[in-house]
Amino acid sequence: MNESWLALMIGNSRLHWAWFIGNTLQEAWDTKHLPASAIQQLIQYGVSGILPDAILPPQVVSGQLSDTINVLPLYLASVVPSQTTLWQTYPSVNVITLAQVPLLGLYLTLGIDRALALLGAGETLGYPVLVIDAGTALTLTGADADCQLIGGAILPGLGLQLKSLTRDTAALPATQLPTQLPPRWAMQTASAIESGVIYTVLAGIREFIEDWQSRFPTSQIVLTGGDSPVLLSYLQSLYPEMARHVICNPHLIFGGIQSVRLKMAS
Ligand SMILES: Nc1ncnc2c1ncn2[C@@H]1O[C@H](COP(=O)(O)OP(=O)(O)OP(=O)(O)O)[C@@H](O)[C@H]1O
Ligand SMILES: CC(C)(CO)[C@@H](O)C(=O)NCCC(=O)O
Ligand SMILES: [K+]
Repeated sequence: MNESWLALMIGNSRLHWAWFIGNTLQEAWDTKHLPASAIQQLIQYGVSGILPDAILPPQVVSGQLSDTINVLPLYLASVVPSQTTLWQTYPSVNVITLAQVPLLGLYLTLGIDRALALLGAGETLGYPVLVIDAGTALTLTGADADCQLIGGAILPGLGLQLKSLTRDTAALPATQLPTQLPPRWAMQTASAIESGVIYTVLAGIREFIEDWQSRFPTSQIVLTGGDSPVLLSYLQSLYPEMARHVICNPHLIFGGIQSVRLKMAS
């Protein structure tokens, strides 16, 4: 089991990659979604067929991975069906489905990213566990001590909330997430948007965490997804006591993919 392999999670905004040797994660990186033509060239010619940095992180462009990337086993999970289709012709692709995730009570349309992050969290930290994924969408997903899905919630992610205000109003400017918690009572448009989105999301997350902790007092709580570092820093500023119980792990989904791969091999 000491072979090289790739994990690919196709998210709504971008592709999340990891390169493993056996059970050890070597590198993890993100890229844009790739057009069909780039994927075909990759399959045929390896990275020499496309711009290497379209798919590889700078630190491995010239390494071992660049020579072999198109022949490595690829374990793929996706919440974007049109992107999944493009990878069907990759030589040794395993498309992970909900049926392969060894958790109980999963409902049919549950996102595979949520199921895999929950599995990754539970297998490394134990059950019960609550996962908060701050991606394009912000999701909360929890399981009890018997690995049974308790359920969760889906809302627009922080970035999407900012973008949708800009897109659907005439006067609201584009805004970025600030690195520090903004003032709550803002005196400028941009900071008023930041305040509204951030304090409301934080209050909501706090409510969900409190409810979860009242049901599952021993549960670990894990943050993941593109906005997890900034969200954790906001949580630490506003609710320091609660934040002490929250772990940040950007690689949860890869842990889930790894567990599914091991189960397939056994
Ligand atoms: N380099 C980056 N490119 C795009 N988004 C980024 C980047 N760095 C941080 N982000 C943040 O990540 C968020 C998207 O998260 P993520 O990449 O986890 O989403 P995703 O691709 O939809 O994945 P998932 O489906 O797992 O949520 C955006 O709201 C954005 O603020
Ligand atoms: C909620 C997202 C978009 C988060 O990436 C994804 O998990 C998804 O498409 N889920 C399907 C719906 C559900 O999980 O109930
Ligand atoms: K998403």
